[in-house]
Amino acid sequence: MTGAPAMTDSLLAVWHAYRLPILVAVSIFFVTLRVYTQSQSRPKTAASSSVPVSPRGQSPEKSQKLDAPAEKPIAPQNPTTKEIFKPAPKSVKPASGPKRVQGKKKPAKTIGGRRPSNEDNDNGPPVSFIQPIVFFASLTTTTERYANAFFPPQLHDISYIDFDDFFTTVPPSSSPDTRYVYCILIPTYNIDTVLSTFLGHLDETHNDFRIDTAPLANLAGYSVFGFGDKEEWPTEEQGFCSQAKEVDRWMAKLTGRKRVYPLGMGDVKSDAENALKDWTEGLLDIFGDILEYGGLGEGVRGSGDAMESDEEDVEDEDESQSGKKKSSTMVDLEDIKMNGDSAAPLPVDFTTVGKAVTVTETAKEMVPKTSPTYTALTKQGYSIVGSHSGVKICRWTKSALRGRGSCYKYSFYGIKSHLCMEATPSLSCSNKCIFCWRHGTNPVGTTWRWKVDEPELIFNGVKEGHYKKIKMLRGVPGVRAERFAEAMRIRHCALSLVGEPIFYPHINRFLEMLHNERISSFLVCNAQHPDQLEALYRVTQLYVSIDASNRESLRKIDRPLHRDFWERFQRCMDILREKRSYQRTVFRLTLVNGFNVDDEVQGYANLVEKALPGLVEIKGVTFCGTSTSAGAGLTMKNVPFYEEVAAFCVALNAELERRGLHYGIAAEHAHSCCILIASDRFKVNGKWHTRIDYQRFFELLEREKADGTPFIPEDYMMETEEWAYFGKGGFNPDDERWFRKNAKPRPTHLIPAEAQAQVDAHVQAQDS
Ligand SMILES: Cc1cc2nc3c(=O)[nH]c(=O)nc-3n(C[C@H](O)[C@H](O)[C@H](O)COP(=O)(O)O)c2cc1C
Ligand code: SF4
Repeated sequence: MTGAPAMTDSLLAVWHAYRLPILVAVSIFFVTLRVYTQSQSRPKTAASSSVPVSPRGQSPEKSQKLDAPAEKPIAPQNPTTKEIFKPAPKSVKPASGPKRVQGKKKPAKTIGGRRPSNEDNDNGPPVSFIQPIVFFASLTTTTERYANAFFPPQLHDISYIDFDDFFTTVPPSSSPDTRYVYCILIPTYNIDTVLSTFLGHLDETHNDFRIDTAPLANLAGYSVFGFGDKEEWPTEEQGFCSQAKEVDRWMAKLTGRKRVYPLGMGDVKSDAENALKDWTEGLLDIFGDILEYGGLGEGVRGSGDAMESDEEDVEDEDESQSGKKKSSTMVDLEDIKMNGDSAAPLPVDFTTVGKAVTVTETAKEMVPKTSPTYTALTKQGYSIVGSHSGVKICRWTKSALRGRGSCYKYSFYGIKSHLCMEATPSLSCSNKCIFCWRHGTNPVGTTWRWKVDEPELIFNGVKEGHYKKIKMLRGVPGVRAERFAEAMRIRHCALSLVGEPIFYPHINRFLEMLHNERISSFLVCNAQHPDQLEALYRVTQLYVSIDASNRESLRKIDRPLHRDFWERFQRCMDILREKRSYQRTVFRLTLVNGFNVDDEVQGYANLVEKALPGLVEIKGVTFCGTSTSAGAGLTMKNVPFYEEVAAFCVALNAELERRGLHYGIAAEHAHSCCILIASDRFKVNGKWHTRIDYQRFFELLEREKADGTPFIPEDYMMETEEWAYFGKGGFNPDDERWFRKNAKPRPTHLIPAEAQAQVDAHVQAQDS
C-alpha cells in the first residue's frame, strides 16, 4: 500500500480511535464561536471564575492557559440548541480563613405534585449555565490517558488539589447563574493510595458536625466513572470498581442526592473505552435537561412502589363522562378507516356487536386536564398523552435499570424490563374488575364516546413520556450507566397498562408505528370486544385476560358493563382459536382465592380446549388494598401462596393432558408468583422454546408486508433459559436478587401441605 490509500487508512484509524474527543472538541469550538459572536451583542458579560485550578504541572504558560477559555460553561441557547459554552471565567481562589461551610439539602422531591423546575430550585438562583469540572486520579496513568483523550485540557488531578477547595465547599461560581457539575474519573485500588485519603476526606466532611451534611448541595450535580480490572475482580461483590462506588455514594450524601448521571464503570481489559464513551455522551445529553428543569433525577413519582402494573385495570365511572347525550348518526363499519388515513378524529361506538357504529358529533375528551381522573392518574405516576392515552414506568423497569432483575416476561419471553414501555391508547375500559388497583376515578363505558386522538400524537407522546421518566431515574442510587443508556431505545411495548387498548379506534395504525420502529407489541385485551379483536392486525404476542371460567364467576370478578358479556367472551375464544395459526396467543389467568380457583380447573380446561392458546400464563392476584377491592370483600386471604398457584397449574396441566391436549408447564418466575403453561408447539427436541426471537419477528413481518409471505409463531421462537424452567425459580443469575427491607414473609405454615406435595411430585417427575 502506498501514498494516498495508506494515508487514508491511517486517517481512518485515527478517526475511529479519537472520534468522540474530536467531535466534542469541534462542537466546543463551534459553540464557543457562536457564543462569542452572540456575546458581542449581549449586554451581559461573564463574571470571573472562581474555580481554583489544579496546581499540578503549572508552568507559567500553563497557568496562563488555565485562565483562558478551557472549561466552558454550558447554557441553553434556543429550543433546539440545548447547550452553549460561554467564555471561561477567570480563576480566583476562595478567600482563606476559618472553615465555615454552608450547604442546603435538597428539599421535597416534588413540588406541588410536579417535578422541580428552575424556578423551584432553592439552592441558589436558577441555573442558566452549567460548568463541568473534571477530576481524575491515576496511579499507573490509565485513567489519566482516558481523561485526556475524552475531556478538554483543563483537568483536576485529585492527587494535587486541595480537597477543601472542592470537596468541603463548592468554589464560588463565576456568575450567580452558573453552576458546576463535578465529573469524577477514578480507578480502584485495594491498597492504600490517594484514593483512600480522598474517600476519608469525603467521609469526614459528611460526618463533621461543624459542616452541613450536604455542603456540596450548591453543585448542579455530579457523576462518577470508575475504572477497574474484571480479570482480577470479576464482580462488584468481589471489589470491581469498589472505590468508584464509594465515591459515588459519598457524593450523593454531600450533594443531597444530585447524581446527574448513573455511576459508569469500565473494565480496563475490555470495555473501558466504550463504557466511558457512552457515559460521556449520556452526561452531555443530560446537561441540557439540568438547564431546562433545574432539578435532578430523584425517581419518578409512583414508579417505585407500585406492584407490577401490567395487569391493572380500571374501575368506576368518571363522573365527567357519565350521562352524556348521544346525538348520533349511523354509519357502516366499512366507512370507518381502522387502518386508513381518516383526517378527522371519529368518535365511534366500536363495542356494539354487529356492523353498525355510532358517531357522535360533539365528542368530549375522555380525560380532560381539569378532570379528577387526570389528577388521580398523574398522582399515581401516569403521564397522560393527548386526551385518552397513558404511559407509566413499571417497577420492573426501575429494578432492571438497577440490575435487580426483570419481570417474568424476561424469564418467559426474553423481554428486558428496562427496554420495555408500558402504555395504553385507551384509559377507558368496559369492566370494573375487583382486583383492579386503580382508585376509582378511571373512565369506564361500553362505547367509545370520546374524541379520538390521532395515532401519531399518541405514539410520539407515549415515547416522549417514557423517555422523560427514564431520564428522571438517572439519579436513583444503583442505576447502571450501561442499562440507562440502553433504556434510551425502547424495544418493547406492553399495551396493558390500564384500560382496554383495542377500544382505541386506530389501534392497528398505532401497532404499525410500533413495528416500524422495531418495537415489539404485547397486547392484552379483556375478551369483551370481539369485533375489534377480529379486526386486530398482527401483534408480537396477543393476550386475553381470562379472569374466570364460567359466567357467574366472571360476572362477580370482572363486573362487566356489557349485558352480553359472556357471549362476547365466548366469541373472543373462537376468534383466538382462528388466530392461533399465525399469531402467538396467550391466556392470562389471575387467581383470586375464594373467587376463581376452587373447582374451576375443569372450566379453565374447557376454555383452553376451545381456544387452544399457545400459552397460558397463571398468576396469583396481587393485593392492592384499595377501597374497591375491600368493598368486594378482598383481603390477604384471597392472595394465593406461590405453592397454591403452582398446585393449580399442576392440576390444570394434568387435566389438559387427560384430554389429550398437548401442553406442559414450561417456566416460572417465582418472584412474581407467575407460571407458564405452554403448548407443545413451543417444544423442540424436548426443550422449551417460549422465548421470542425479536429480530426474526421483524424480519418476517417486513417480508410479509413486502411480498405477502405469511409466517407462524414457530418461526420466531427461541429456546427458554434453563434457569427459567419450572422448579428452578426463574430468576436470571446475572442479576442481583434484591429483597425489600422490612418485607414480612407470609407465614409458610399456612401453605397447604397438599399443594406443596403436588408441586414437588411434578417437579421430580419432570427432572427424572
Ligand atoms: C495494587 C492494585 C490493586 C487494584 N485493586 C483493584 C480493585 O480492588 N478493584 C478493581 O476493580 N480494580 C483494581 N485494580 C485495577 C486498577 O483499578 C486498574 O488497573 C486501573 O486501570 C488503574 O488505573 P490507573 O492506571 O489510572 O491507576 C488494582 C490494581 C492494582 C495495581
Ligand atoms: S412487561 Fe414491561 S411493563 Fe410489563 S411488567 Fe414487564 S417490564 Fe413492566
